[in-house]
Amino acid sequence: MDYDFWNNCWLRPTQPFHLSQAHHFLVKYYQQYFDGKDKVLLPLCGKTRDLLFLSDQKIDAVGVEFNQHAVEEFWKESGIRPEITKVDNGVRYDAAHIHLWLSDFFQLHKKDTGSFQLIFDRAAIVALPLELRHKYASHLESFLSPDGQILLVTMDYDPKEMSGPPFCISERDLHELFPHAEITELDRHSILDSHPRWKELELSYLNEILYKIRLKH
Ligand SMILES: C[S@@+](CC[C@H](N)C(=O)[O-])C[C@H]1O[C@@H](n2cnc3c(N)ncnc32)[C@H](O)[C@@H]1O
Repeated sequence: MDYDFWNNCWLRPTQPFHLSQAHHFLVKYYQQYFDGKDKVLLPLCGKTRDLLFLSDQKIDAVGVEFNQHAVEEFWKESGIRPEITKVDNGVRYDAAHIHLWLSDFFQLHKKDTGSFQLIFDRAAIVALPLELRHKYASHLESFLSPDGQILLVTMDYDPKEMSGPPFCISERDLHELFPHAEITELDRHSILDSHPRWKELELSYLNEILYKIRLKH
């Protein structure tokens, strides 16, 4: 696990992946996929405002992030004072509808969080190197309830222009990572204008693609 990479990333004043509002796909697809769910898992969540968006809708947002600075910034910026509990695999921060685990995602299990009808992976799988992605995909699946699904956002750019993270993950890669799943592309949009970093790299294109992943039983 590349702790140093992420620790250095969180020492910088801004992070290219962090958005100042809830993610476009979460807002756009909220009614169709999120509305009515009791809780949603957000793995590798950084300090995403998606946690606040979901909690505002009275959905329990369960985030997992291993960088302490990111977790502390989340609470500082949100102005919420959580209850803090030391647990075997890290520290859990609880507020009304937000449960944020300061933990390595691979150390957290369904017995800790319960299962989920919905997982929202945004900038999570694309943050992981190839050698961890199979382990991550099966770990993610282990949190799903039998009727559950994953909404997963990948990145698409010309790999000659950037090496990642974020890594490029194709639909074909997703079929290899989730061999027992039905995978449907729902949407895509360009994020070239979302952060000066992408402009600096002079990328010709940079898209986020939203997939729905359902396990076949
Ligand atoms: C690209 S960022 C995305 C953050 C968030 N999903 C968002 O949309 O803003 C990836 C995050 O994963 C965290 N991370 C990487 N590996 C992790 C692991 N094994 N367990 C928990 N967090 C991890 C990093 O510290 C970083 O904050």
